[in-house]
Amino acid sequence: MVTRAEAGAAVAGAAVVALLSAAFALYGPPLDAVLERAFSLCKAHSIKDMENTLQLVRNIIPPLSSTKHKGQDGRIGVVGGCQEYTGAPYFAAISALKVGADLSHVFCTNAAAPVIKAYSPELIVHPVLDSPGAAHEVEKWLPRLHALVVGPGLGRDDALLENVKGILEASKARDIPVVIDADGLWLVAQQPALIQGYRKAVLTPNHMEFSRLYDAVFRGPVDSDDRHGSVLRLSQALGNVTVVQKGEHDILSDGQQVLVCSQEGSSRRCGGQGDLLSGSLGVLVHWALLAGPEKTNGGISDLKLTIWGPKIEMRVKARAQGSCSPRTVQPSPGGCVRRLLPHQAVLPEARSLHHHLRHDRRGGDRLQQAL
Ligand SMILES: NC(=O)C1=CN([C@@H]2O[C@H](COP(=O)(O)OP(=O)(O)OC[C@H]3O[C@@H](n4cnc5c(N)ncnc54)[C@H](O)[C@@H]3O)[C@@H](O)[C@H]2O)[C@@H](O)CC1
Ligand SMILES: Nc1ncnc2c1ncn2[C@@H]1O[C@H](COP(=O)(O)OP(=O)(O)OP(=O)(O)O)[C@@H](O)[C@H]1O
Ligand SMILES: [Mg+2]
Repeated sequence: MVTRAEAGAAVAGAAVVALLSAAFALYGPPLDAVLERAFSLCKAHSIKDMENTLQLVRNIIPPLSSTKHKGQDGRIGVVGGCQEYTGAPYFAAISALKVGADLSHVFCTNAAAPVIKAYSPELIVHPVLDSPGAAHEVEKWLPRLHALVVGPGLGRDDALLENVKGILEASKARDIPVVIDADGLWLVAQQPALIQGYRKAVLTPNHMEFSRLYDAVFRGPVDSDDRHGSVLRLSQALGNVTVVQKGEHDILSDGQQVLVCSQEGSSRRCGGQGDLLSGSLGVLVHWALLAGPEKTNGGISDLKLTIWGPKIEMRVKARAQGSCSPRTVQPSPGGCVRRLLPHQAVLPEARSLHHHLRHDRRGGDRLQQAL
Protein backbone atom coordinates (compact mmCIF):
# COMPACT_ATOMS: atom_id res chain seq x y z
CA MET A 1 0.00 0.00 0.00
CA VAL A 2 1.53 3.27 -1.01
CA THR A 3 1.81 5.73 1.86
CA ARG A 4 0.16 9.12 1.65
CA ALA A 5 3.54 10.84 1.39
CA GLU A 6 4.56 8.59 -1.47
CA ALA A 7 1.22 9.12 -3.12
CA GLY A 8 1.64 12.85 -2.67
CA ALA A 9 5.06 12.66 -4.21
CA ALA A 10 3.83 10.52 -7.03
CA VAL A 11 0.96 12.89 -7.62
CA ALA A 12 3.40 15.74 -7.79
CA GLY A 13 5.61 13.74 -10.07
CA ALA A 14 2.59 13.03 -12.19
CA ALA A 15 1.91 16.72 -12.38
CA VAL A 16 5.50 17.13 -13.45
CA VAL A 17 4.69 15.04 -16.44
CA ALA A 18 1.37 16.73 -16.81
CA LEU A 19 2.55 20.28 -16.73
CA LEU A 20 5.42 19.54 -19.07
CA SER A 21 2.91 18.57 -21.67
CA ALA A 22 2.04 22.23 -21.89
CA ALA A 23 1.96 24.13 -25.16
CA PHE A 24 2.53 20.96 -27.23
CA ALA A 25 0.90 22.35 -30.30
CA LEU A 26 1.81 25.95 -29.72
CA TYR A 27 5.51 26.17 -30.24
CA GLY A 28 5.68 23.38 -32.70
CA PRO A 29 9.32 22.26 -32.35
CA PRO A 30 9.70 18.54 -31.78
CA LEU A 31 10.06 17.35 -28.24
CA ASP A 32 13.37 17.70 -26.48
CA ALA A 33 15.39 14.50 -26.00
CA VAL A 34 14.53 14.61 -22.31
CA LEU A 35 10.88 14.18 -23.14
CA GLU A 36 11.54 11.55 -25.76
CA ARG A 37 13.35 9.51 -23.12
CA ALA A 38 10.63 10.03 -20.57
CA PHE A 39 7.78 9.29 -22.88
CA SER A 40 8.95 6.93 -25.55
CA LEU A 41 6.25 4.77 -26.98
CA CYS A 42 7.56 1.53 -25.69
CA LYS A 43 8.14 1.15 -21.99
CA ALA A 44 6.47 2.31 -18.83
CA HIS A 45 8.56 4.93 -17.06
CA SER A 46 9.03 5.49 -13.38
CA ILE A 47 8.57 9.08 -12.43
CA LYS A 48 12.31 9.02 -11.67
CA ASP A 49 12.94 8.91 -15.40
CA MET A 50 11.50 12.36 -15.54
CA GLU A 51 13.92 14.07 -13.20
CA ASN A 52 14.75 16.80 -15.67
CA THR A 53 11.13 17.24 -16.53
CA LEU A 54 10.47 18.07 -12.87
CA GLN A 55 12.53 21.20 -13.31
CA LEU A 56 10.54 22.13 -16.39
CA VAL A 57 7.36 21.76 -14.41
CA ARG A 58 8.58 24.14 -11.74
CA ASN A 59 9.41 26.62 -14.48
CA ILE A 60 5.87 26.49 -15.81
CA ILE A 61 4.15 26.87 -12.42
CA PRO A 62 3.74 30.60 -11.74
CA PRO A 63 5.38 31.49 -8.38
CA LEU A 64 3.18 32.92 -5.64
CA SER A 65 3.97 36.56 -5.02
CA SER A 66 2.48 39.43 -3.02
CA THR A 67 2.83 41.63 -6.08
CA LYS A 68 0.25 39.64 -8.06
CA HIS A 69 -3.39 40.56 -8.36
CA LYS A 70 -6.44 38.32 -8.10
CA GLY A 71 -6.92 36.24 -11.22
CA GLN A 72 -3.43 36.77 -12.57
CA ASP A 73 -2.55 33.09 -12.18
CA GLY A 74 -5.58 31.80 -13.92
CA ARG A 75 -9.17 32.67 -14.72
CA ILE A 76 -10.77 29.56 -16.19
CA GLY A 77 -14.26 29.16 -17.67
CA VAL A 78 -16.16 25.85 -17.89
CA VAL A 79 -18.93 25.69 -20.51
CA GLY A 80 -21.33 22.95 -19.51
CA GLY A 81 -24.00 21.96 -17.03
CA CYS A 82 -27.58 21.17 -17.90
CA GLN A 83 -30.71 19.69 -16.40
CA GLU A 84 -29.26 16.15 -16.31
CA TYR A 85 -25.63 16.88 -15.57
CA THR A 86 -24.52 19.25 -12.82
CA GLY A 87 -21.67 17.19 -11.36
CA ALA A 88 -19.40 17.21 -14.39
CA PRO A 89 -19.07 21.01 -14.67
CA TYR A 90 -18.57 21.21 -10.92
CA PHE A 91 -15.78 18.60 -11.03
CA ALA A 92 -14.10 20.41 -13.93
CA ALA A 93 -14.40 23.90 -12.42
CA ILE A 94 -13.34 22.96 -8.88
CA SER A 95 -10.37 20.96 -10.24
CA ALA A 96 -9.07 24.09 -11.95
CA LEU A 97 -9.18 25.91 -8.59
CA LYS A 98 -7.60 23.03 -6.67
CA VAL A 99 -4.73 22.81 -9.14
CA GLY A 100 -4.09 26.52 -8.75
CA ALA A 101 -6.31 28.81 -10.80
CA ASP A 102 -7.43 31.97 -9.01
CA LEU A 103 -10.97 32.12 -10.40
CA SER A 104 -13.25 29.50 -11.93
CA HIS A 105 -16.42 30.29 -13.84
CA VAL A 106 -19.19 27.92 -14.98
CA PHE A 107 -21.45 28.90 -17.89
CA CYS A 108 -24.42 26.54 -17.64
CA THR A 109 -28.16 26.40 -18.23
CA ASN A 110 -30.58 28.27 -16.02
CA ALA A 111 -31.82 25.08 -14.39
CA ALA A 112 -28.33 23.80 -13.55
CA ALA A 113 -27.08 27.07 -12.08
CA PRO A 114 -28.65 26.99 -8.58
CA VAL A 115 -27.52 23.38 -8.17
CA ILE A 116 -23.92 24.10 -9.09
CA LYS A 117 -23.92 27.32 -7.07
CA ALA A 118 -25.05 25.24 -4.11
CA TYR A 119 -22.07 22.91 -4.47
CA SER A 120 -19.51 25.61 -3.90
CA PRO A 121 -19.25 29.32 -3.15
CA GLU A 122 -15.86 29.27 -4.90
CA LEU A 123 -17.39 28.95 -8.35
CA ILE A 124 -18.80 31.91 -10.28
CA VAL A 125 -21.84 30.37 -11.98
CA HIS A 126 -23.55 32.10 -14.95
CA PRO A 127 -27.04 30.72 -15.83
CA VAL A 128 -26.79 31.78 -19.49
CA LEU A 129 -26.15 28.73 -21.67
CA ASP A 130 -29.80 28.24 -22.69
CA SER A 131 -30.58 31.94 -23.03
CA PRO A 132 -31.20 33.34 -26.54
CA GLY A 133 -28.04 35.43 -26.45
CA ALA A 134 -25.87 32.77 -24.76
CA ALA A 135 -22.88 33.16 -27.05
CA HIS A 136 -22.94 36.95 -26.58
CA GLU A 137 -23.33 36.59 -22.81
CA VAL A 138 -20.28 34.32 -22.59
CA GLU A 139 -18.34 36.41 -25.11
CA LYS A 140 -18.62 39.39 -22.73
CA TRP A 141 -16.54 37.38 -20.23
CA LEU A 142 -13.91 36.09 -22.67
CA PRO A 143 -11.57 39.11 -22.31
CA ARG A 144 -11.38 38.18 -18.61
CA LEU A 145 -10.69 34.47 -19.10
CA HIS A 146 -7.40 32.71 -19.82
CA ALA A 147 -8.80 29.36 -21.00
CA LEU A 148 -12.10 27.60 -21.56
CA VAL A 149 -13.08 24.00 -20.83
CA VAL A 150 -15.97 23.15 -23.13
CA GLY A 151 -18.25 20.17 -22.68
CA PRO A 152 -18.41 18.71 -19.17
CA GLY A 153 -22.09 18.03 -18.49
CA LEU A 154 -23.13 19.95 -21.61
CA GLY A 155 -25.63 17.37 -22.82
CA ARG A 156 -26.62 17.04 -26.49
CA ASP A 157 -29.52 19.47 -26.90
CA ASP A 158 -29.23 21.02 -30.37
CA ALA A 159 -30.02 24.55 -29.20
CA LEU A 160 -27.33 24.36 -26.51
CA LEU A 161 -24.82 22.93 -28.98
CA GLU A 162 -25.59 25.81 -31.37
CA ASN A 163 -24.88 28.28 -28.56
CA VAL A 164 -21.61 26.53 -27.77
CA LYS A 165 -20.64 26.73 -31.43
CA GLY A 166 -20.85 30.53 -31.17
CA ILE A 167 -18.80 30.45 -27.96
CA LEU A 168 -16.08 28.39 -29.64
CA GLU A 169 -15.99 30.79 -32.62
CA ALA A 170 -15.66 33.76 -30.26
CA SER A 171 -12.90 32.00 -28.26
CA LYS A 172 -10.89 31.23 -31.38
CA ALA A 173 -11.26 34.82 -32.53
CA ARG A 174 -9.62 35.84 -29.25
CA ASP A 175 -6.94 33.15 -29.44
CA ILE A 176 -8.15 31.65 -26.14
CA PRO A 177 -6.98 28.09 -25.44
CA VAL A 178 -9.85 25.61 -25.27
CA VAL A 179 -9.97 22.14 -23.74
CA ILE A 180 -12.82 20.24 -25.39
CA ASP A 181 -14.24 17.25 -23.55
CA ALA A 182 -17.41 15.18 -23.12
CA ASP A 183 -20.36 16.55 -25.11
CA GLY A 184 -18.16 19.32 -26.48
CA LEU A 185 -16.60 16.43 -28.42
CA TRP A 186 -20.10 15.34 -29.48
CA LEU A 187 -20.40 18.80 -31.12
CA VAL A 188 -16.94 18.56 -32.70
CA ALA A 189 -17.80 15.12 -34.10
CA GLN A 190 -20.82 16.73 -35.77
CA GLN A 191 -18.81 19.74 -37.04
CA PRO A 192 -15.04 18.98 -37.04
CA ALA A 193 -14.42 22.23 -38.94
CA LEU A 194 -15.22 24.06 -35.70
CA ILE A 195 -11.71 23.42 -34.37
CA GLN A 196 -9.89 22.52 -37.60
CA GLY A 197 -6.32 23.83 -37.37
CA TYR A 198 -6.88 25.64 -34.06
CA ARG A 199 -3.57 24.75 -32.39
CA LYS A 200 -4.75 26.05 -29.02
CA ALA A 201 -7.37 23.32 -28.83
CA VAL A 202 -6.85 20.22 -26.70
CA LEU A 203 -9.33 17.37 -27.20
CA THR A 204 -9.68 14.82 -24.37
CA PRO A 205 -11.86 11.99 -25.71
CA ASN A 206 -12.57 8.82 -23.80
CA HIS A 207 -12.86 5.54 -25.68
CA MET A 208 -16.37 6.20 -27.01
CA GLU A 209 -15.79 9.86 -27.81
CA PHE A 210 -12.61 8.99 -29.70
CA SER A 211 -14.41 6.33 -31.77
CA ARG A 212 -17.19 8.78 -32.63
CA LEU A 213 -14.75 11.55 -33.58
CA TYR A 214 -12.57 9.21 -35.62
CA ASP A 215 -15.60 7.85 -37.47
CA ALA A 216 -16.85 11.39 -38.15
CA VAL A 217 -13.50 12.42 -39.64
CA PHE A 218 -12.47 9.22 -41.46
CA ARG A 219 -15.89 7.67 -42.07
CA GLY A 220 -14.66 4.39 -40.67
CA PRO A 221 -13.78 2.61 -37.40
CA VAL A 222 -10.64 3.14 -35.37
CA ASP A 223 -7.86 0.68 -36.17
CA SER A 224 -7.77 -1.05 -32.78
CA ASP A 225 -4.42 -2.64 -33.72
CA ASP A 226 -2.88 0.78 -34.23
CA ARG A 227 -4.21 3.08 -31.52
CA HIS A 228 -1.09 5.27 -31.55
CA GLY A 229 -1.38 5.76 -35.31
CA SER A 230 -5.10 6.46 -34.98
CA VAL A 231 -4.47 9.28 -32.51
CA LEU A 232 -1.68 10.69 -34.70
CA ARG A 233 -3.88 10.58 -37.82
CA LEU A 234 -6.86 12.17 -36.09
CA SER A 235 -4.68 15.05 -34.86
CA GLN A 236 -3.25 15.52 -38.35
CA ALA A 237 -6.70 15.41 -39.96
CA LEU A 238 -7.92 18.10 -37.53
CA GLY A 239 -4.97 20.36 -38.34
CA ASN A 240 -2.61 19.32 -35.55
CA VAL A 241 -4.84 20.07 -32.62
CA THR A 242 -3.65 18.19 -29.53
CA VAL A 243 -5.59 14.95 -29.07
CA VAL A 244 -5.47 13.01 -25.80
CA GLN A 245 -7.13 9.63 -26.01
CA LYS A 246 -7.87 8.59 -22.47
CA GLY A 247 -7.71 4.94 -21.57
CA GLU A 248 -5.70 2.37 -19.67
CA HIS A 249 -2.74 3.98 -21.41
CA ASP A 250 -3.30 7.59 -22.39
CA ILE A 251 -2.19 8.37 -25.92
CA LEU A 252 -1.40 11.96 -26.86
CA SER A 253 -0.46 13.44 -30.20
CA ASP A 254 -0.11 16.81 -31.90
CA GLY A 255 0.07 15.19 -35.32
CA GLN A 256 3.86 15.26 -35.21
CA GLN A 257 4.65 12.95 -32.32
CA VAL A 258 2.85 10.48 -30.11
CA LEU A 259 3.34 10.13 -26.37
CA VAL A 260 1.98 7.36 -24.22
CA CYS A 261 1.39 7.63 -20.48
CA SER A 262 1.49 4.14 -19.10
CA GLN A 263 1.58 5.10 -15.42
CA GLU A 264 -0.70 2.61 -13.69
CA GLY A 265 -3.99 4.20 -12.76
CA SER A 266 -7.16 3.62 -10.84
CA SER A 267 -9.16 0.63 -11.97
CA ARG A 268 -12.32 2.38 -10.78
CA ARG A 269 -14.27 3.50 -13.80
CA CYS A 270 -16.63 5.84 -12.03
CA GLY A 271 -18.13 8.89 -13.72
CA GLY A 272 -16.36 12.23 -13.26
CA GLN A 273 -12.71 11.28 -13.62
CA GLY A 274 -12.47 12.75 -17.09
CA ASP A 275 -14.11 15.93 -15.84
CA LEU A 276 -11.38 16.34 -13.22
CA LEU A 277 -8.79 15.98 -15.95
CA SER A 278 -10.35 18.53 -18.29
CA GLY A 279 -10.71 21.13 -15.52
CA SER A 280 -7.12 20.66 -14.37
CA LEU A 281 -5.95 20.96 -17.95
CA GLY A 282 -7.72 24.29 -18.32
CA VAL A 283 -5.37 25.99 -15.86
CA LEU A 284 -2.28 23.97 -16.82
CA VAL A 285 -2.61 24.97 -20.45
CA HIS A 286 -2.78 28.62 -19.41
CA TRP A 287 0.33 28.27 -17.25
CA ALA A 288 2.17 26.55 -20.09
CA LEU A 289 1.37 29.35 -22.51
CA LEU A 290 2.28 31.93 -19.89
CA ALA A 291 5.64 30.22 -19.31
CA GLY A 292 6.54 30.15 -22.98
CA PRO A 293 9.40 28.21 -24.58
CA GLU A 294 12.16 30.22 -22.87
CA LYS A 295 11.04 28.85 -19.48
CA THR A 296 11.12 25.28 -20.64
CA ASN A 297 14.46 24.78 -22.30
CA GLY A 298 13.41 26.22 -25.60
CA GLY A 299 10.26 24.91 -27.01
CA ILE A 300 9.95 22.00 -24.65
CA SER A 301 6.91 23.52 -23.06
CA ASP A 302 4.26 21.74 -25.00
CA LEU A 303 0.59 21.15 -24.41
CA LYS A 304 1.57 17.55 -24.82
CA LEU A 305 3.07 17.42 -21.37
CA THR A 306 0.45 19.49 -19.64
CA ILE A 307 -2.04 16.85 -20.42
CA TRP A 308 -0.29 14.20 -18.40
CA GLY A 309 -0.37 15.68 -14.98
CA PRO A 310 -3.98 15.61 -13.93
CA LYS A 311 -4.42 12.16 -15.41
CA ILE A 312 -1.46 10.57 -13.72
CA GLU A 313 -2.34 12.52 -10.62
CA MET A 314 -5.71 10.76 -10.49
CA ARG A 315 -4.25 7.41 -11.38
CA VAL A 316 -1.48 7.46 -8.87
CA LYS A 317 -3.54 8.96 -6.07
CA ALA A 318 -6.49 6.66 -6.51
CA ARG A 319 -4.18 3.67 -6.53
CA ALA A 320 -2.50 4.93 -3.39
CA GLN A 321 -5.82 5.32 -1.66
CA GLY A 322 -6.59 1.70 -2.35
CA SER A 323 -9.91 2.84 -3.68
CA CYS A 324 -9.31 1.62 -7.15
CA SER A 325 -11.75 -1.12 -7.64
CA PRO A 326 -14.80 -2.76 -6.12
CA ARG A 327 -12.50 -5.48 -4.87
CA THR A 328 -10.49 -3.17 -2.67
CA VAL A 329 -12.38 -0.79 -0.47
CA GLN A 330 -11.04 1.90 1.81
CA PRO A 331 -11.54 1.05 5.51
CA SER A 332 -12.43 4.37 7.09
CA PRO A 333 -11.33 5.39 10.63
CA GLY A 334 -14.69 4.31 12.05
CA GLY A 335 -14.02 0.80 10.89
CA CYS A 336 -16.88 0.87 8.44
CA VAL A 337 -15.92 0.33 4.87
CA ARG A 338 -16.37 3.01 2.25
CA ARG A 339 -15.26 3.34 -1.31
CA LEU A 340 -13.31 6.47 -2.01
CA LEU A 341 -14.11 7.73 -5.45
CA PRO A 342 -10.93 8.71 -7.30
CA HIS A 343 -12.05 12.30 -7.45
CA GLN A 344 -12.53 12.33 -3.66
CA ALA A 345 -8.94 11.19 -3.43
CA VAL A 346 -7.51 13.42 -6.06
CA LEU A 347 -8.90 16.86 -5.34
CA PRO A 348 -7.15 17.25 -1.96
CA GLU A 349 -3.97 15.90 -3.52
CA ALA A 350 -4.22 18.31 -6.41
CA ARG A 351 -4.33 21.11 -3.86
CA SER A 352 -1.29 19.82 -1.96
CA LEU A 353 0.55 19.19 -5.21
CA HIS A 354 -0.07 22.76 -6.18
CA HIS A 355 1.16 23.88 -2.78
CA HIS A 356 4.37 21.86 -3.11
CA LEU A 357 5.13 23.04 -6.56
CA ARG A 358 4.32 26.67 -5.90
CA HIS A 359 5.25 27.39 -2.31
CA ASP A 360 8.37 25.34 -2.11
CA ARG A 361 10.45 25.51 -5.22
CA ARG A 362 12.49 22.67 -3.81
CA GLY A 363 9.22 20.85 -3.36
CA GLY A 364 9.70 19.02 -6.58
CA ASP A 365 13.14 17.75 -5.60
CA ARG A 366 11.89 16.57 -2.23
CA LEU A 367 8.96 14.87 -3.82
CA GLN A 368 11.25 13.39 -6.39
CA GLN A 369 13.43 11.83 -3.69
CA ALA A 370 10.35 10.35 -2.06
CA LEU A 371 9.47 8.46 -5.19
N1 LIG B 1 -21.90 13.58 -12.48
C1 LIG B 1 -22.04 14.11 -13.70
O1 LIG B 1 -22.67 15.14 -13.91
C2 LIG B 1 -21.36 13.41 -14.83
C3 LIG B 1 -21.69 13.82 -16.10
N2 LIG B 1 -21.10 13.29 -17.20
C4 LIG B 1 -21.46 13.82 -18.49
O2 LIG B 1 -22.22 12.85 -19.18
C5 LIG B 1 -22.19 13.18 -20.56
C6 LIG B 1 -22.01 11.90 -21.31
O3 LIG B 1 -20.72 11.36 -20.88
P1 LIG B 1 -20.46 9.80 -21.00
O4 LIG B 1 -19.01 9.58 -20.71
O5 LIG B 1 -21.43 9.02 -20.23
O6 LIG B 1 -20.82 9.53 -22.52
P2 LIG B 1 -20.02 8.68 -23.59
O7 LIG B 1 -20.77 8.92 -24.84
O8 LIG B 1 -18.60 8.96 -23.54
O9 LIG B 1 -20.19 7.15 -23.11
C7 LIG B 1 -21.48 6.56 -23.30
C8 LIG B 1 -21.40 5.17 -22.72
O10 LIG B 1 -20.42 4.39 -23.41
C9 LIG B 1 -20.00 3.34 -22.53
N3 LIG B 1 -18.54 3.23 -22.59
C10 LIG B 1 -17.65 4.09 -22.06
N4 LIG B 1 -16.39 3.66 -22.29
C11 LIG B 1 -16.51 2.52 -23.00
C12 LIG B 1 -15.57 1.60 -23.54
N5 LIG B 1 -14.25 1.76 -23.36
N6 LIG B 1 -16.02 0.53 -24.22
C13 LIG B 1 -17.33 0.35 -24.37
N7 LIG B 1 -18.29 1.17 -23.89
C14 LIG B 1 -17.87 2.24 -23.20
C15 LIG B 1 -20.41 3.76 -21.13
O11 LIG B 1 -21.47 2.94 -20.71
C16 LIG B 1 -20.86 5.19 -21.31
O12 LIG B 1 -21.86 5.60 -20.41
C17 LIG B 1 -21.04 14.16 -20.76
O13 LIG B 1 -21.48 15.49 -20.95
C18 LIG B 1 -20.31 14.08 -19.43
O14 LIG B 1 -19.64 15.29 -19.08
C19 LIG B 1 -19.99 12.35 -17.08
O15 LIG B 1 -18.82 13.12 -17.08
C20 LIG B 1 -20.06 11.54 -15.80
C21 LIG B 1 -20.35 12.35 -14.57
N1 LIG C 1 -9.07 1.24 -18.23
C1 LIG C 1 -8.44 2.23 -17.56
N2 LIG C 1 -7.49 1.94 -16.63
C2 LIG C 1 -6.86 2.92 -15.96
N3 LIG C 1 -7.10 4.24 -16.14
C3 LIG C 1 -8.02 4.58 -17.05
C4 LIG C 1 -8.74 3.61 -17.81
N4 LIG C 1 -9.60 4.25 -18.64
C5 LIG C 1 -9.41 5.58 -18.40
N5 LIG C 1 -8.49 5.77 -17.44
C6 LIG C 1 -8.03 7.07 -16.92
O1 LIG C 1 -9.13 7.65 -16.22
C7 LIG C 1 -9.24 9.04 -16.52
C8 LIG C 1 -10.63 9.34 -17.03
O2 LIG C 1 -10.79 8.60 -18.21
P1 LIG C 1 -12.28 8.16 -18.61
O3 LIG C 1 -12.17 7.30 -19.82
O4 LIG C 1 -12.99 7.64 -17.40
O5 LIG C 1 -12.88 9.60 -18.95
P2 LIG C 1 -14.42 9.96 -19.12
O6 LIG C 1 -15.22 8.80 -19.58
O7 LIG C 1 -14.43 11.19 -19.95
O8 LIG C 1 -14.80 10.31 -17.62
P3 LIG C 1 -16.12 11.16 -17.18
O9 LIG C 1 -17.00 10.18 -16.52
O10 LIG C 1 -15.61 12.20 -16.29
O11 LIG C 1 -16.71 11.69 -18.44
C9 LIG C 1 -8.22 9.35 -17.59
O12 LIG C 1 -7.18 10.12 -17.02
C10 LIG C 1 -7.70 8.03 -18.05
O13 LIG C 1 -6.32 8.09 -18.23
MG1 LIG D 1 -15.87 12.44 -20.01
